[in-house]
Amino acid sequence: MERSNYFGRVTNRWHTSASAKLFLFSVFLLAVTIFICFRITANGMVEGYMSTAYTSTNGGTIRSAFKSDKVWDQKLLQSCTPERDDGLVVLVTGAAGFVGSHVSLALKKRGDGLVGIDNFNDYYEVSLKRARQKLLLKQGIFVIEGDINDAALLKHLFDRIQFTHVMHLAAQAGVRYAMQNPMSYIHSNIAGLVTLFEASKNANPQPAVVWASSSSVYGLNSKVPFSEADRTDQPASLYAATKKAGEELAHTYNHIYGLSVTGLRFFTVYGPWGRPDMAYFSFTRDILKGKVINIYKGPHDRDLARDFTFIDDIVKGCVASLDTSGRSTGSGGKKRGPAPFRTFNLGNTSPVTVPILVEYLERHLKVNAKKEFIKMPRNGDVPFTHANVSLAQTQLGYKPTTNLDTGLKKFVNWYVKYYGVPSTKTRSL
Ligand SMILES: O=C(O)[C@H]1O[C@H](OP(=O)(O)OP(=O)(O)OC[C@H]2O[C@@H](n3ccc(=O)[nH]c3=O)[C@H](O)[C@@H]2O)[C@H](O)[C@@H](O)[C@@H]1O
Repeated sequence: MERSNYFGRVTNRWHTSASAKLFLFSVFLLAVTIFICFRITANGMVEGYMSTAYTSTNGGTIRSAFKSDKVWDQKLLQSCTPERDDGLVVLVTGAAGFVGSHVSLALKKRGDGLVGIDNFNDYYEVSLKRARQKLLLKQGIFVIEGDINDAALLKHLFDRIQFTHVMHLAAQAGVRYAMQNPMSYIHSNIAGLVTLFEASKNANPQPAVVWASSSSVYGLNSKVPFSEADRTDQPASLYAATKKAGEELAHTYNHIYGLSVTGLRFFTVYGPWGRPDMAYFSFTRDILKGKVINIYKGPHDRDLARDFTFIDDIVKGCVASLDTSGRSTGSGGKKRGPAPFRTFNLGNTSPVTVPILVEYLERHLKVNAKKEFIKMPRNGDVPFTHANVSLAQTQLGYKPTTNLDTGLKKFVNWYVKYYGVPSTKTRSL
């Protein structure tokens, strides 16, 4: 009896201390979980992470960077409320990106309601994306940190907001990077696109979708200038192939579900707040650093040429596409009638060779470039692009007005200010 009492006391004590430890450990675990799950953002708002993790097509696990608390929903609602009668209500994907940030600001300026979404991936400097986000926030535009593959997040957004339009600009861009990281293109440009189309077709009423395709779909097409009806079945890069696949996927969502879809084939867009992976941007950086720049030469030693298009012209084309999109006809995931399906070139209509682009940069930067001319590597590049924009002109009123020289001057002015480049007098070669 005594013995059993003794053992009972020992066991009880052991139980007591073990329970206490277990309790303390649980509290510790809970604290760690709360710490990981919630963080205070720069603007002082508490943002949480929903536990709905999902596996991305490029292998990693991505978590939804949102929590549907009251504060978050309030920010969403506020951002999406138009400030003019009949203002659009737009979901802008890739809003912290180059084109996305410019289009968002233009929509906000004219009183539309919008919310942005961006996954802030590190394909190029994240600080530039954060700076764009800050710029948008200043104008009252909320940019959600999230991935378009996150169906739970999209459903949450569509459940709360009746979007009239989706401006889909999130993508894995860049022609040459596709050889290094092909799955990233499948993840964003194919899986992400389908996730977005699914959310859009399930919404009631369905929004109209305007999205960014690419001039690269023309691939090895040699008929100039490139018209929408030309061949697009000879992509030269995996990037181009994913954009072409996107156009075909868009057609099925239009055909089956009555989703209004407009695909915009952008021609080498450039300008202030641009993409550091693009030639005009990286050349600027390297010229200022005194580093050698590689200028590719095409077959038969020909210069490569691009129909470089200034961002402001592209923004006008995007906004006009939203305004003229026409309605989706489906509801409850069912088509109720034919809906618009459109494809437009948005280019500048006057190609310029890469050496001339460099000449313009040298003049605006007041620095001579150290140039090396090398044979174009087999990296998916095409020798030239040239847009016929007459369709966009008739249907959207699109008319590009900025030539490359003027546009690059604006870019250089922005670059010098943004990166704090010393004035030309102190700049050394
Ligand atoms: O319009 C398009 O469809 C595409 O335009 C650009 O692709 P790209 O025209 O290749 O633009 P850059 O990467 O800026 O290259 C411009 C030109 O400079 C050349 N280049 C690039 C890099 C380099 O080191 N040297 C060089 O000569 C390229 O071959 C190309 O001819 C964008 O990067 C794509 O995302 C977009 O879809």
